[in-house]
Amino acid sequence: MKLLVYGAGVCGSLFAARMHEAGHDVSLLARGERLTALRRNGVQLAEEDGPAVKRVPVPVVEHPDSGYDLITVFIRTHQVDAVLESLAGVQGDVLFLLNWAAGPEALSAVIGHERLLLGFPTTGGTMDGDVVRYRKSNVITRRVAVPIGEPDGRTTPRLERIVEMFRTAGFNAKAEPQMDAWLRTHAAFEVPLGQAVHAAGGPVVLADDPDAVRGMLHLMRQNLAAMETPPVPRAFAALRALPQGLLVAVFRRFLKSPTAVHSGLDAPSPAAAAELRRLAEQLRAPAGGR
Ligand SMILES: NC(=O)C1=CN([C@@H]2O[C@H](COP(=O)(O)OP(=O)(O)OC[C@H]3O[C@@H](n4cnc5c(N)ncnc54)[C@H](OP(=O)(O)O)[C@@H]3O)[C@@H](O)[C@H]2O)C=CC1
Ligand SMILES: CC(C)(CO)C(=O)C(=O)O
Repeated sequence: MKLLVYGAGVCGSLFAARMHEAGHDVSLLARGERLTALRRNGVQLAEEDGPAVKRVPVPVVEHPDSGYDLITVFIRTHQVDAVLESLAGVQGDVLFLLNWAAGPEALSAVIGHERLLLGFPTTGGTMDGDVVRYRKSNVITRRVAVPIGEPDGRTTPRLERIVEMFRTAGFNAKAEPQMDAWLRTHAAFEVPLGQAVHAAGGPVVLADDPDAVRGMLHLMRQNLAAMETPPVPRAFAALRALPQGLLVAVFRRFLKSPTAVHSGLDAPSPAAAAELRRLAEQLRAPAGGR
């Protein structure tokens, strides 16, 4: 399978490196200074705060080639509009792995319904200069598979092939029949979480402010209540059902955990803030406008 990874930030770089190491025919699309650094050093990976940096010589491109079987897109929500037209002109199925609450139609209208798949990268990390500091797998992240789905929820041969390909590179992937509801549930949770973390100045600072955690939980509950479908995964229903005091305690613990600290939450950037704003707009848009 000839694979293009579009977007050479944290998630795209890590995914491309793992695919290359697993022997797949993969190239990584980058731009600007990131392109220069990748051409010079390959993808540089370090586990959390560890001192060891591994270089993986993934082939890098500035422009898409032709004849891809699959293009995996790891960019931020607000960056999607700018790449859709160029993706429309490149051959291959297109799998978006990102925060997205605007529904599949907004994407398929430009690139074609039959080419589209959606997913979410549950692997996490931060950029440290040119080095990707990825989160070690832990008891929480091992339970959360990378969900990948067809827009209409079917389990197709191509979906099964893609899930299997992710697994060969060590990603715990699974076919998700309700991918749009999964992404909207995640956005309902992620927007208040990300905005509260950014306002506080980091996950650990937020953990020490129970009032702010309560405010964040209140917004998550509002978002979940406004959804047209039950939450996916169903476990998110607990955010509405369990007592506030218990959930505040759980969130304060989570915010100090390696899962939160070694994720994009701990690296506020203009791109992260812009992404949250766009995701909030997508959540607020009425169903018919999506
Ligand atoms: N990091 C994490 O821990 C997690 C992230 N996610 C989600 O996954 C998605 C990807 O996140 P992440 O990898 O962290 O994001 P990053 O900001 O690290 O990476 C995005 C990359 O895409 C590049 N890019 C954007 N537009 C273009 C373009 N038109 N042409 C070429 N390159 C482009 C950016 O380049 P440039 O810098 O030049 O703009 C950047 O290198 C997001 O939705 C995020 O919320 C989900 C779970 C965890
Ligand atoms: C930690 C969290 C909830 C926010 O980025 C996440 O989605 C992840 O890193 O997988």
